[in-house]
Amino acid sequence: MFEELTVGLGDRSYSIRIGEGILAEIGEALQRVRFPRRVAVITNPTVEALYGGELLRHLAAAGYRAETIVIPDGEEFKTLRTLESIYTALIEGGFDRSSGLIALGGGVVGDITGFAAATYLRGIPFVQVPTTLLAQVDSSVGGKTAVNHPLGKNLIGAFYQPRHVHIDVATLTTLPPREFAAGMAEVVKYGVIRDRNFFDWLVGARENLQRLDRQSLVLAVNRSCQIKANVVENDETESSLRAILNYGHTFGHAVEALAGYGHYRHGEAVAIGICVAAAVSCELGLCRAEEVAAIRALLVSFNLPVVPPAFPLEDYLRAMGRDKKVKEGVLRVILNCGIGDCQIRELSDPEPLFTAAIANLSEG
Ligand SMILES: NC(=O)c1ccc[n+]([C@@H]2O[C@H](COP(=O)([O-])OP(=O)(O)OC[C@H]3O[C@@H](n4cnc5c(N)ncnc54)[C@H](O)[C@@H]3O)[C@@H](O)[C@H]2O)c1
Ligand SMILES: O=C(O)C(=O)C[C@@H](O)[C@H](O)[C@H](O)COP(=O)(O)O
Ligand SMILES: [Zn+2]
Repeated sequence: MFEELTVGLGDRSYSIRIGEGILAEIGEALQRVRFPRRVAVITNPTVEALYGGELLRHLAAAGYRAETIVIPDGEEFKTLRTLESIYTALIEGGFDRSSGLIALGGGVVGDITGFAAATYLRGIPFVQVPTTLLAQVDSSVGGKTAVNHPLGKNLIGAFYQPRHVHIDVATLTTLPPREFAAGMAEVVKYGVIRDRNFFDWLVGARENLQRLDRQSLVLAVNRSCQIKANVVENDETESSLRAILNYGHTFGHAVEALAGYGHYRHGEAVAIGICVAAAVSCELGLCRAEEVAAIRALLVSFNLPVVPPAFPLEDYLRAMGRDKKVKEGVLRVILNCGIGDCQIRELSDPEPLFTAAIANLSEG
């Protein structure tokens, strides 16, 4: 049994299949999209040890000739250097334009594999098999692919959609609690920007989600993917609406870059960024203090950090100045209007707003 969604993008439309124990169905899913028979599975040592063998068996049983390329585990390896090592393995392995890539792992593997697929031989097809909560609810969908630059997150990348997204929530049983929490930050994001009922449901479903209740997990992943798919269908390349998916990320990416990639999990930095965005929204009268408190409480209930690390404000402002949403030097941020709605706002004078927001959050 599985749920299936479609990301409708014309001739680049693709399905997202969500279920428990559906890794065994990967062969059939690939056949349906006429995926090439020669496949490179990109993964890392942690995920390879857990699911690599099983995936290769299912692929072989369905007639796919698959080899594995293992890259190091960690955000600090989401780099041009790792990307080059993937190209080298593909060239040495004789992968040609009639080959495809499968990303097996979390968002790091997914983002770098997607970018490798977008650029190798000017583009070969790829499929996402996400194994972290964060990748299942967010990074595997929508076609943002990238690597980091020492000066900023995801600064080198491309929009390039997968042919299929295959989500087996059973893989979450091996996920460390810290990684599960990180994924919940992006789930909370969807509630705050787009769906008040979903936000309220999350408040009540916390215990079920944390004990990995199958029904609750599928519902949370499904609703998150629905919201993301809908936004992406309406603005694939972030000319406007898609920027709302970046709620909490302007400050969150600055936290990741300043602390050094890998220190905070991406989702942890986003949780802090969401609190800062909510506090700025409150400063501007877009939401009430009780709503900021409710957002913060939900993130805390999932064991996420909510206090910005104490870097100088100038450092935060410089890092945020490199955000991809900056236009003609002006910072653009996503602010929540209450809970369940949001807007994109230019901030010509961000300093006092962020000073007040950080001070409020640091006080608790
Ligand atoms: N493209 C997008 O739209 C998008 C969206 C959100 C985040 N991202 C990116 O995703 C990345 C974060 O992804 P992430 O949080 O998945 O981190 P990650 O890819 O580093 O994975 C987290 C850890 O979990 C391990 N792991 C993966 N699956 C596992 C499993 N089933 N059991 C046990 N361990 C497992 C990994 O080896 C890793 O150590 C960031 O680089 C972020 O920028 C991209
Ligand atoms: O899909 C999107 O659009 C997002 O913004 C989703 C974010 O959760 C994700 O972290 C994304 O990689 C950030 O994009 P960036 O353009 O700010 O690098
Ligand atoms: Zn994110």
